[in-house]
Parts: sequence; structure tokens; C-alpha cells
Amino acid sequence: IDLSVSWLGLEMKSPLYNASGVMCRSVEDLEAMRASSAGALITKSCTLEPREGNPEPRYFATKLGTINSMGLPNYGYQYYLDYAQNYDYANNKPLFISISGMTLADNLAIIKAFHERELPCILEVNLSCPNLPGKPQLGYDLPAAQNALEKICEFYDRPFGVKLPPYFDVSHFDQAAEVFNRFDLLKYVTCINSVGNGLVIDVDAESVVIKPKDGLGGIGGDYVLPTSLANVREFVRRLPGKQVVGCGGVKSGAEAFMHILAGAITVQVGSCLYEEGVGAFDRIAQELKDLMAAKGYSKLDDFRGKLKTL
Ligand SMILES: O=C(O)c1[nH]c(=O)[nH]c(=O)c1I
Repeated sequence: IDLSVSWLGLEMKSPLYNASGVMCRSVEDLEAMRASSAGALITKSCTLEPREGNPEPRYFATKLGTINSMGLPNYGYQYYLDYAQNYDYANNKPLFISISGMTLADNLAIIKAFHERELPCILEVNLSCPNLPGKPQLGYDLPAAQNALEKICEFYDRPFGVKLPPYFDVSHFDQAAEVFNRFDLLKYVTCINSVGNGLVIDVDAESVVIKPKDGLGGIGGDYVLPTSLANVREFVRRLPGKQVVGCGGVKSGAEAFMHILAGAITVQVGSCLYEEGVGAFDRIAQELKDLMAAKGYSKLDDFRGKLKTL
């Protein structure tokens, strides 16, 4: 059974890697990801300056998934640029860099800094952080997203990706795809980021479970699987010549299989990785292999994008 993926001029031994934000803020985290059986690794979204993030508690897990309002805690883009400059690309799995500047100017400055160094890492522009009080996310302001992509593509001349929020209306899939199809160098989209501004309530305490935003936070885990699968399938249909990375609700081989069946080129693990640790990559990969063997598939292309309709 072959789980390898070739895309963006990269080779991955496994389609599985971390969702940005999970196990990727510190060098220790990134080194744990690099040492794991994940096929790639992506850094925590970074800003121009280091950020503490929101007050704690800012993350909480339930039986069905997670809620977070981290508030973009990160060590600042230079920390990740240093990691990217010292990374041994020839002998390691692919490295992705997530960027989530607080302003367009910040985003452009960070991207310029990476561009100048002509590193093999792939940039992923986060259009969808839902947890910055008072800051609407670009993913839900398509004219602003288009403007940002235009400004980036004025100078950035290498393949890159974007991290998208979930969309829920078919007209939004159409409108978003119309924007993304304008940019040839935008080679992939990652669907989805957390489902924004959910509210988890603790009945015993009669209280919310996280401090920021009076308890509102991005939802991940089992809660979001149908939404993430829909976003993958709808964007695969609408973005010819681009790839879609599946993210949301992956906790076993079955969900990884679903995402690939829906058309995903690779599959990210967030909530499950946060709760289980890097062993999740070995377990999920084995479960995926077992499922493929039972179905008579020997490689991912045997079933990728072949979801049947009725
Ligand atoms: O609160 C966060 O740091 C965060 N949390 C998320 O669930 N998605 C994001 O893109 C971000 I930047």
C-alpha cells in the first residue's frame, strides 16, 4: 500500500500532517513534527511581532471536538524564518509556513522577507483566523481577499496556498472560487479552518469554558467533519488546476479516506493531534492502509476525487 503524494514539486511519504496552529508554535513543537511519521509540517500562523495571544483558558476539548480562541500566539515571523533558513530541505519532509499578518502591510512585509531568501518552503496565507476580537477575517471579505492576493502576486512569484474558513452557502463557494481562479500561482487552498465563533457550555458550572470573547471560539473535531468535506468537494469542483488540502474532523483512517475521496490531495489533523500527540499520524496512516487494502486500492490516486453521487 502506497500512501505517497507528489504535488507542488514535493514528495510526501504520507498524506497526513498537522493543521497549522497545532504542534507547531515552538522549535520544539516543529522538531517533534519533523521527527514524526507525518508527511510534512506547517508552522503556527505568524505575525510581524511576537504575540502572547488571548488570556487563558483559551482552548477546551469535549467528546465531540474542540473550541479555541488562542488569539494568534506566536514568536513573530523572524522566528519561523530562522527555522526555515536552517531547515535541511534535501533530507527532510516538506515545510510549509503559515502567515497571518494583522494587516495587509504586515502580510506583505512578512511574505517579502521570505521571498528575498528564496527558500524551498511553501507559504500558506491564512485568510481565516476567527479569534481576533474586532478583526473581521479576510476569508469572509472577498473583495479584501482579492486585493490582498493581487498585492502578493505583484511580487511573489512562487507557488503558494491559502487557508480558508468554512463556507456554507453555494453562492459563496462560487464567489470565492471566482476570486481564487484569478491567481495562477495560488496552487492550493486548505479547507477548512475552524468553524468560527461557536459556544461550548459547561452545564455543571453553568459557564462558558474559554475566557476570550465571552466564550466564543473556533470549533474543530467531529463537529466540523461534514462541513470540511463539503468545502473540500465544492472547491475541488471549482478550482481546476489547483489542489485542495483537507482539514477538519480527521481522527481515523476513515475520515482521511473521506477527505481524499472528496478530492483532497493531502489531509491535515488538528484537534485529534492536539489531544493524542504525534502517535495519531502512525495510527491514522495504518487505519487508512487497512481500509485501502480491504477495498483493493494500492495508492491514493486509485480513489482520490471518486466520491460517488446518487
Ligand atoms: O486563535 C488562533 O490563533 C487561531 N485559531 C484557529 O482556530 N484558527 C486560526 O487560524 C488561528 I490564527
